Amino acid sequence: MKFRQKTPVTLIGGFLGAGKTTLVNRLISSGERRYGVVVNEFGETSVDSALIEELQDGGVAEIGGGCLCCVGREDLSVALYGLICRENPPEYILIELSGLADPVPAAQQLLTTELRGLVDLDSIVAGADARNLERTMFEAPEGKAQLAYASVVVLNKADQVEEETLRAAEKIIRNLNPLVRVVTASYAAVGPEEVTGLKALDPGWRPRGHRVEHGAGLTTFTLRTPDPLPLERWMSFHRRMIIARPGKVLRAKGIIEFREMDGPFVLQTVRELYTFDEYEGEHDGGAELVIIGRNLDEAEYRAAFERVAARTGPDL
Ligand SMILES: Nc1nc2c(ncn2[C@@H]2O[C@H](COP(=O)(O)OP(=O)(O)OP(=O)(O)O)[C@@H](O)[C@H]2O)c(=O)[nH]1
Repeated sequence: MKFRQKTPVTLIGGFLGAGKTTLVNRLISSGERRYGVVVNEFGETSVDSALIEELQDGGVAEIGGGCLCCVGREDLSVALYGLICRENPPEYILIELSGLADPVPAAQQLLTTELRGLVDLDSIVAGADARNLERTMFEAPEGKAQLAYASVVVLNKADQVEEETLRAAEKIIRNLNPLVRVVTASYAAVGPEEVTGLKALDPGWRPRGHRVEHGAGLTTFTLRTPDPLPLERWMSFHRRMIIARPGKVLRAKGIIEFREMDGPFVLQTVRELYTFDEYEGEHDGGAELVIIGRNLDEAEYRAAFERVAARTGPDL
């Protein structure tokens, strides 16, 4: 097969919950180009790809079960070939890295392997959560690499912080990466021209070989039940097992149906903040919840979740 021209690619990184999917959805809904998306998740991907808005026809490819910096290199090649070889291939590809991924191995692969003939790495973008940035820098080695290699940082969640916190966050970013462009945003409301089509990387640029060790004790698991959950028991589980443990549960997201309410809901929890919104996509019923954290006792979560789903039994 002959490819007429290389497809530009932007890598989108940033720590768990910083707003990467929100940014991807912004770009897609700008309708500017036919985007293809590669979604990489530390956990299973079914919830995450369900949260990517329906693309017109650029396609979504999923790489789950680990960060791109850790899973086999083949996965990225297969995902990109899959998109590029579509009948109606994307004009531009966004690679959404997992919230724990180091962007360098993915950039190296795009720049130095056979993929170089197919795609052009245009830019590395990082989302940063202004509210949690300081905490992330302190606790997570992954968070630093994501910012250090970015061409542009979208300093997101400006609506959640005072000006002073926003400026402090910008300072942290500039200390790590003095030449980076910082764009402040709420709900990743940036124009496509601010993060794509930048030709931000010098053609000869190669990231120096390095390796970010993931912080210890990272855990992810998915809790599922085929039946809708009783609302009150769920609220108690959410409060006690997720919200009350912000240092341990870094991220939770899921699609959940409740016995007492119509339609499924999307739960998004970043540390102690959470939202519930109606989910408009297709859902098989029941509940599916991805949890990512440090040193979590999976068995404890599974047992508690089973008690939520049970119609009878002791309170949580
Ligand atoms: N208040 C507020 N919430 C935001 C903003 N941007 C994103 N969110 C919310 O934060 C949560 C996480 O956003 P995502 O876009 O899923 O974050 P992510 O970086 O893709 O998350 P992971 O892939 O799990 O690492 C969602 O509930 C978003 O709606 C913002 O600027 N302000």
